Amino acid sequence: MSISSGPHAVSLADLGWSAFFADQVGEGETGLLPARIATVHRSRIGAETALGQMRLILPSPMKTTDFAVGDWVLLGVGDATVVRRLDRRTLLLRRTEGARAQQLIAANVDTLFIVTSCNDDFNPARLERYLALSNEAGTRPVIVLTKADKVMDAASYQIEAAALQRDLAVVSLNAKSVEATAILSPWCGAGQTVALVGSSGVGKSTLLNTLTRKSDADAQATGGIREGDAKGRHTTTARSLHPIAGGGLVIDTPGMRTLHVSDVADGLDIVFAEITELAPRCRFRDCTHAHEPGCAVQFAIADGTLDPARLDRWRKLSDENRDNTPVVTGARGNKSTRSRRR
Ligand SMILES: Nc1nc2c(ncn2[C@@H]2O[C@H](COP(=O)(O)OP(=O)(O)OP(=O)(O)O)[C@@H](O)[C@H]2O)c(=O)[nH]1
Ligand SMILES: [Zn+2]
Repeated sequence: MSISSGPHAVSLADLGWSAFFADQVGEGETGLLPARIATVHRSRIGAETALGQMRLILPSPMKTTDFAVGDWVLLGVGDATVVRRLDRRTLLLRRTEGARAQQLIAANVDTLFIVTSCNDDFNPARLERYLALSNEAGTRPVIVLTKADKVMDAASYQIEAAALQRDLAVVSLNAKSVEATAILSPWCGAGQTVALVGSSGVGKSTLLNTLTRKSDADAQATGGIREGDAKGRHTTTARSLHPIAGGGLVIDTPGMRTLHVSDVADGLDIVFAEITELAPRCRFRDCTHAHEPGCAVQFAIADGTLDPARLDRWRKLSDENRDNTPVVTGARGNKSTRSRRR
């Protein structure tokens, strides 16, 4: 699948280019070609440019693992060699089980579609993990409830999801229906980048097919080899960038079985704002909201304004985050938190 059907078929703006990136291009760099990374494999990287798709060349010591799908890079004059990567506006990171390093999920994503189904997959504690990840990355989270066509009470899932974070957008849909595209259109459109995350089987691939408006025949073909990509979509563990039929770009990510949190303290504060905001009213500044006298959080539990299950989940996630977060945090890329409250 190609974004461009010929030279100059897409503009940089269509690919998500904006002043944030343009401002980083130095005077001596105006001849360089901006490219947006569309696929990252162990040994090769593919990108979309205003001139079409390209396979990039990484000069040493650059490694494929230094790049995330969605990254912007500048290419050398007249060739596909990466000169440098531009600073990221947002960066989605995840910690893998047992691994110390954080894995890059996607860069420069505007909106994160956190996909879950109106069935047993629906799990508030897991959604809160994804919300913390999204807040920390600087992306706007939207909870997407799939398989709404299979239940009578999609609205009850929607209400429960909306309570997980203040002002949280929640939609329910049938991922197989074309109406899904219209329901998600507020976050799609020219220059917008969205990413799909969620457990295996919740309908991410189905939603991707619907958003990119693949015909049934095309969708079937993704089990095999894709043109210029040599990668079967459903068998992939990699991520890739695809054009949305009505404008914008979507990044799919493989199903995540477990999502560990680390280094997401700010992100958690946003998810659990109703708890975070009470803390300054506790008698003790270092109150753990567990057993201390004069605890504003425990008062809120007692008078029914705070859900005790939320407090339990907050505690579990905060503890996990603290245990996983190195005490001395060095530079971690150039993630910006600028856009966090957009
Ligand atoms: N009825 C209905 N079925 C759906 C919906 N979304 C997904 N499905 C079905 O659920 C199954 C799993 O969907 P996938 O799109 O493969 O799930 P996935 O999230 O991509 O899973 P991985 O590729 O393993 O990450 C498929 O049989 C879909 O047809 C929906 O909204 N309604
Ligand atoms: Zn307290």
